[in-house]
Amino acid sequence: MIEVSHYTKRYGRHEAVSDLSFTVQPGAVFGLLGSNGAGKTTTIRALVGLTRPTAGTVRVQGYDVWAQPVKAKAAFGYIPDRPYLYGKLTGRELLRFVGQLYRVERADAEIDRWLDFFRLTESGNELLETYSHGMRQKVAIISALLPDPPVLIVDEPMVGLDPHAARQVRELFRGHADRGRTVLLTTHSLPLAEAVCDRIVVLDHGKVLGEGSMDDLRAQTGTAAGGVHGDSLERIFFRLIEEEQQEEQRRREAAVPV
Ligand SMILES: Nc1ncnc2c1ncn2[C@@H]1O[C@H](COP(=O)(O)OP(=O)(O)OP(=O)(O)O)[C@@H](O)[C@H]1O
Repeated sequence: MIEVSHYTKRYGRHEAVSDLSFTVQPGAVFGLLGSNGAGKTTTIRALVGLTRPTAGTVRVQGYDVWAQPVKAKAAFGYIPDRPYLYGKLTGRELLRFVGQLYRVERADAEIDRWLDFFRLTESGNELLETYSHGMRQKVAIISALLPDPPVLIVDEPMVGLDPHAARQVRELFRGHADRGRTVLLTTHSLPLAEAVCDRIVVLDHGKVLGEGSMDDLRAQTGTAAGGVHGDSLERIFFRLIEEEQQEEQRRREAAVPV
């Protein structure tokens, strides 16, 4: 379970995220969406303990990530958008290291299974510095999933993955949640979010524009009608952004003396 309560992050005078609250229950995939600079990575960095909230709290499996970092970090797997992997280790060596760190049982067999799943068996004994971007991304995904964590936190998972791997990863996230675990992901891929997320929050300039299931968002944006399955997330997303821009324009006009 993930609980974000009144999370605010300021960099100097710039407020990157303002008073953000949401909860992700076990069994759910939660999508954090928004334009460039909306505050998604800033939120993820708080969730994984890489940055201290200016205000508010962030909890994973009941542990305050900043106050109880070891307990919180034992409870989640993290797939960053730009994973750092030790180039002088082989893929298999890195995964063994992760397995030991998290005390994974029968780690070698699990690692073989994962390497086979991602078609990496042959390159498993090569140095990571020789891996392509997509291969590195796959190793980062295996590292996060190897301990079978109760919570999975993912920043832009699909960058660099081929279509086959992208589908595998989508199914992995869904399957992880369906086994009672919690998944939170950020993505610019609206079709991905629509396909796997139970609930979505749309951020812009650090503020929440919309939150809920696809049906909630359709109702909020008045886009419920149309199409066999109602409006797509893409249309809802642009509607929310447009509404915010119009609101911003009205605020600016109201502030300018004539
Ligand atoms: N270390 C930092 N110092 C100062 N400002 C920062 C820092 N990190 C992020 N910001 C600012 O915070 C805001 C939110 O950035 P963030 O990286 O969270 O956006 P994002 O939603 O992840 O964007 P993108 O989709 O482009 O990755 C931006 O205005 C950014 O310039």
